[in-house]
Amino acid sequence: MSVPKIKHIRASVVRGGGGDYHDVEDGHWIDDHIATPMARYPEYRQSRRSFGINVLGTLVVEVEADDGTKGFAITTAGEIGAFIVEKHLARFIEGRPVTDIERAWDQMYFSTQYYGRRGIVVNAISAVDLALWDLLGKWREEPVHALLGGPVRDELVFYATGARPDLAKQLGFIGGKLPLQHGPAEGEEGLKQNLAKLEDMRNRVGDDFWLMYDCWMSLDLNYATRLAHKAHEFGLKWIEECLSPDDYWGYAELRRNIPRGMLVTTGEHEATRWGFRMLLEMGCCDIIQPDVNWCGGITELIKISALADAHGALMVPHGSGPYSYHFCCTRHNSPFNEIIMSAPKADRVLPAFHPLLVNEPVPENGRLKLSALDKPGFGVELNPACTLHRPYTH
Ligand SMILES: C[C@H](O)[C@H](O)CC(=O)C(=O)O
Ligand SMILES: [Mg+2]
Repeated sequence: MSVPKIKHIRASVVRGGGGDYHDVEDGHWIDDHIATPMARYPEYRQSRRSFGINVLGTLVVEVEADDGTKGFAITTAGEIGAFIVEKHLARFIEGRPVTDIERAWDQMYFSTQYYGRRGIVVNAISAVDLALWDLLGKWREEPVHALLGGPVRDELVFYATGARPDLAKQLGFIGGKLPLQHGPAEGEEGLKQNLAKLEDMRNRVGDDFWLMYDCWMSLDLNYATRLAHKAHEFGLKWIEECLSPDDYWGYAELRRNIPRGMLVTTGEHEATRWGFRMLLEMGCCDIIQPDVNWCGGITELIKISALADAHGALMVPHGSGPYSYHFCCTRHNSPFNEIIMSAPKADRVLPAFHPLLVNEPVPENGRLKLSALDKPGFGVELNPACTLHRPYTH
């Protein structure tokens, strides 16, 4: 069988949602006084966009083979990511057979290691990697999950991240993850408000619905430990990303100190097998949460997921829409998925990467039947109504 070769790779940027899901309009719950490491500066407390959380925008990577088959993927990396793809990574992709994914990853990672290893560089590598998986699936006319060994379950179940777990319950989700709103700089009064919000939600959703707190790297060890003990009274299932992603020691200590039964989760800002090896070997958390669009793509996630399994940890990706659905349905240690509520009031379910993709599958009643993923590649297309801008060429 002759294998087509990749003829072109292109990198473009697009604004307004999509891969950069913090790039929202005024009035969205995701930008309403959420605790962050920048909240120690009062002027950056109310809005995360005020300190630049949405400066990057979405990077779209498209690949095209010489038989006309096309694949694409997205991430958060904007113009800087587009530069890296066009000026550096393209040389490892064009002219190569569409089946050469592992070698492409290795060359992209090690050629950029002197300035990369994580952050925007690995986001860009992730997008190229996902575009290659999409292309391979489209060429073979198989969904990516089939290329990964096939599903181990018939449907995915979801929890929802947003300001309204009570509405998430009505929408059929298994749990709701709230953004923590007040950090240590807001003192005891802020802590009280955090607990009051949790208590209110517990009263609205009843005892059996999962409630979690996402702390977006905003706390210190002492505050996180106190919050965990007080939140235990309201049945908090897990406490997420409390500390800086660099503080592996703090996470290990936190995990030793929190109430029995509560879980520590983190990893959305971690990348590669080496980063996750630190989290797992140091006993930092119970669930790792790589973002498939940021951690190195599917090629790296295969390794990260196997490492987690060997450590008895779950691997439940951060967001990542269809990119995570195709992976998680093939692995027993990924028993549920997250969807971040893109609707401004978190009151209805929109596609995770709204409005950038066409045919993006959306959970109904908190579930997604595997038949919804039965399309070649990742089963999605770019929305022609979104305007792509290609800042660099090679
Ligand atoms: C809501 C969180 O602050 C963040 O925007 C998303 C996130 O960390 C998550 O979904 O997990
Ligand atoms: Mg999170």
